[in-house]
Amino acid sequence: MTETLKVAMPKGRIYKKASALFRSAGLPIPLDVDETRKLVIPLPEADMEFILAKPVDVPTYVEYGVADIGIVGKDVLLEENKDVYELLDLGIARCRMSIIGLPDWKPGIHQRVATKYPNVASQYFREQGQQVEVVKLNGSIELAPLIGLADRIVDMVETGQTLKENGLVEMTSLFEITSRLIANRVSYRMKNNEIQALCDRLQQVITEGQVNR
Ligand SMILES: Nc1ncnc2c1ncn2[C@@H]1O[C@H](COP(=O)(O)OP(=O)(O)OP(=O)(O)O)[C@@H](O)[C@H]1O
Ligand SMILES: O=P(O)(O)OC[C@H]1O[C@H](OP(=O)(O)OP(=O)(O)O)[C@H](O)[C@@H]1O
Repeated sequence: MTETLKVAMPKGRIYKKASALFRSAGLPIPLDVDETRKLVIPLPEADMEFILAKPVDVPTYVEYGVADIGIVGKDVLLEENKDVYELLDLGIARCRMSIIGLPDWKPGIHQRVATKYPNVASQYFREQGQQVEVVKLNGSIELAPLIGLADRIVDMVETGQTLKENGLVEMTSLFEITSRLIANRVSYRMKNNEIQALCDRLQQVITEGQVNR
């Protein structure tokens, strides 16, 4: 008997790409299930149940096992550092994590960096031997250097449009980001056939390059 897979799906910009990837892999996922207010979506034809979560919470649901698997950006995975398996690079929602500042930035005595990713940023500056104060913000990070909260920010760059419109420059690109398939450690053993079959189907679609990145 096939077991139902509980899948933590991030609401927002990853959802459409991830569900399109699942469809390309032959899974009957209806369009626009994310446009209702329903948070738990049974998908019996795909032997799945979608749990529509805030992206940053996906690793938590998977670590606790209330979701067997999940889809999440590498940025969130590095920041949250949860005890989960990373199974597959899905190659979607591609962007990069960068250090950003005003064009005339010069290192001062006390440096302050604003970011949604305090763990990632702190680790990077520690490894560089640079002493900086890291301030956590939850969005519109580009505001910080514009209004004097911070000298620089660590944030995501995709098209560069946000930087351009706010007169900021990308100073250092730290790493590339794509979305990953993650699994709960116990589920990976208990539902190995289902999870492995899904990985194989997704891997095939990714290899064939049928993905809208
Ligand atoms: N331009 C981009 N900016 C930010 N993240 C991007 C971008 N492009 C792709 N991503 C990826 O999409 C993921 C989810 O982004 P999204 O904006 O949907 O969620 P969020 O930043 O947690 O937003 P919210 O707090 O509004 O729910 C990010 O974690 C990252 O992996
Ligand atoms: O290079 P771009 O294509 O302009 O994309 C980068 C922007 O997108 C993200 O913000 P998001 O839209 O998630 O809003 P937020 O500031 O509320 O996090 C990110 O934090 C940048 O601000």
